[in-house]
Amino acid sequence: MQQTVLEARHIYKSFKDQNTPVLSDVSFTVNKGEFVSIVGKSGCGKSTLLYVLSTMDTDYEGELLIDGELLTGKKASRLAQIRNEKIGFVFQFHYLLNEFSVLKNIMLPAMKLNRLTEKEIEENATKWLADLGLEKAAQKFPNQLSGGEKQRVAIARALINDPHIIMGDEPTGNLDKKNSGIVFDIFKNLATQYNQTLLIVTHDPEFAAGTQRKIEMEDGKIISQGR
Ligand SMILES: Nc1ncnc2c1ncn2[C@@H]1O[C@H](COP(=O)(O)OP(=O)(O)OP(=O)(O)O)[C@@H](O)[C@H]1O
Repeated sequence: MQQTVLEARHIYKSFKDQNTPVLSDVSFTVNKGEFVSIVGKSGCGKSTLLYVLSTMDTDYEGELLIDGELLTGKKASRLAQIRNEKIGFVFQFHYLLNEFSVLKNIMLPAMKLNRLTEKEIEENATKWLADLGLEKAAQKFPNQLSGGEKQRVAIARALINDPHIIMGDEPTGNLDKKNSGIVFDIFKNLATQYNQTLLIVTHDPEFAAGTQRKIEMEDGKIISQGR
């Protein structure tokens, strides 16, 4: 049996000043180990949907479940806990903290979770840095890295708490072709080697074509979901 990590049930969302909903009856599931992209024209609702799925936006109708737990209607504190424990985020811009070393940036989400000792967290962060080809960058600061390197550090940071799902909003949107390819290969490898679940919003047709499944949106609705 396939294990479902994320489930959206009949999600609707409208912004106050608009007559037509931005999201309309959006339903789909993502199974463990799947590498899924969300595609569609600019303005079709991709980022709005990701915001709902990531539990950051709670102003919607319908139901959202992660690992079978219904998150709709849960307290903000529980949702914050779910985000820290279960979701790794990679955005178009890396949001690394320039005042901390690369190693520290990766360690921070795990320090917040307080599940492991600092030494264990450092070992995990060092392992991810090595896996992503960044071992030499550990003691550097983010502003000493290239755009592609920064995004790889952001991926290591997203992985540090062993997330149940990685969500990305245009993670290659700010990168050239070569670095986009590197980021794509990392994601693909995470899915195949580590059974990592990934849900990535992208404009890049080449990126989307390489994912296992494409969820296509138009005017706030899913028009195909590759199953
Ligand atoms: N805070 C807001 N208030 C009102 N309307 C909004 C708000 N945020 C987004 N919208 C509208 O909702 C629609 C969907 O926006 P969204 O950013 O989700 O699209 P998208 O598919 O991610 O677009 P892009 O590919 O350009 O990033 C757009 O028409 C947008 O103008």
